Amino acid sequence: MSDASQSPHHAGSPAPHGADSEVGRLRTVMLHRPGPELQRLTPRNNDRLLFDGIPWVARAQEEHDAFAEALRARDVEVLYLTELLAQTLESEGARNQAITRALAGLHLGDTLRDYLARFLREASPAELTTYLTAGIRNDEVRGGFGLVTSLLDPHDFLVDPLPNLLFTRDSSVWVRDRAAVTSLAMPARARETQLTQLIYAEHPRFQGTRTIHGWHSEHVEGGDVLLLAPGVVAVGVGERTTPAGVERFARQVFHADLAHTVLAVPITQERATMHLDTICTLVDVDKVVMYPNVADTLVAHTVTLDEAASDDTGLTLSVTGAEPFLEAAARAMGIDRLHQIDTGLDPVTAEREQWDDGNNTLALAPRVAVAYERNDQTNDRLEQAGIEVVRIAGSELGSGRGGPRCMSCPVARDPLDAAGSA
Ligand SMILES: NC(=[NH2+])NCCC[C@H](N)C(=O)O
Repeated sequence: MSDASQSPHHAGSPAPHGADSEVGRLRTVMLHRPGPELQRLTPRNNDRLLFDGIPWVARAQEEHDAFAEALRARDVEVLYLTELLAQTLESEGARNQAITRALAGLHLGDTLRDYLARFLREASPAELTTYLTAGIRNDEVRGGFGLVTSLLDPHDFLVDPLPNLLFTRDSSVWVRDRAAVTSLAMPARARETQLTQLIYAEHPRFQGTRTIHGWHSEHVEGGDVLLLAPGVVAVGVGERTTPAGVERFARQVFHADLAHTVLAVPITQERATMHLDTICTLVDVDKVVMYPNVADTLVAHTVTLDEAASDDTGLTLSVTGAEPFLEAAARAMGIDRLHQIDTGLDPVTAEREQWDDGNNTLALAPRVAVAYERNDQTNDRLEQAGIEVVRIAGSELGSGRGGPRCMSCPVARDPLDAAGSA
């Protein structure tokens, strides 16, 4: 395994990029501070744009700043997606790629596309970043008038806003030293990975980073990917990640020797359980916080490489039948038991707190996790189990249905040492 022997980070030197678990000491994280893209949400478009309400943007920003502060207070380096993007767009090549991709939609027509391309080429990196993330509405354009402009509604988007950028978890995920650029299933989010791909490919900080997967590949979303232990990756398969997506992902992590086992975990295809991390996250090397209403029924197929049948012409995967998730996970992780902490005592509380992302915790280290403060019961139970809970407010942030884990992409975690992973 490529970086299992990486030495822990020392103050002063940048942490090597990558993560081999969900709970190794968090060093660097990529966030997105909510911005003008959220101002685009209206009662007419919020469903399509995957928000359950219209957030109060100033308050969402305050809540997000407090989240970032809580991370910095624990010595976590916070990178902002839009800052990385603006720096990336300093390069002429990156700008051209970003513009071409953003205007590739078939709804524009040549007259408007040509106008917008010229307009965006004149924009500064910071302005271009705003156009790419907050989008462009028909009535905001001052040229390129023609058939398409006249026939579209003034409020139609020519470039869609990306309010779900807030959930940086989904558009890329690090597996050991590789960044996986994902492929998002919902049309409202598809363009996000054009931006993460560009950042990893062109930003000087990520020079030399090797990537896997990619936005043209079968659908896999980062919220479905859990690094259970070094070499063991669980992937939820449901509304977002497809069966073909997990197969492609497994092939790539095996090919690059990033893992020895992938667990494919079917989850109900509905909004409340859109990603595996909405029902289960790790808070210690051998503890998950998990939605009790599914705990008994959650299963996994264990996928490994059939070494004997694989050769240079292709990898052959070996796949088991469905087994209880916690058992399959513990076996793959090489531990006796993966302990489960519940979201709330009774089914109704559990359902309420699951909806409000009670299961969606972000581990800062083994037994230290960030969680929304509103989920009292889940947080009490985490504390009873010996987990330190770093509580953050999320009344506005939560309206997009995502918690601390969804809102963060760990770029560097300390590798788990042998003691930690055993
Ligand atoms: N990893 C997660 N659970 N992300 C939550 C994403 C929420 C977002 N509104 C969506 O529907 O895509």
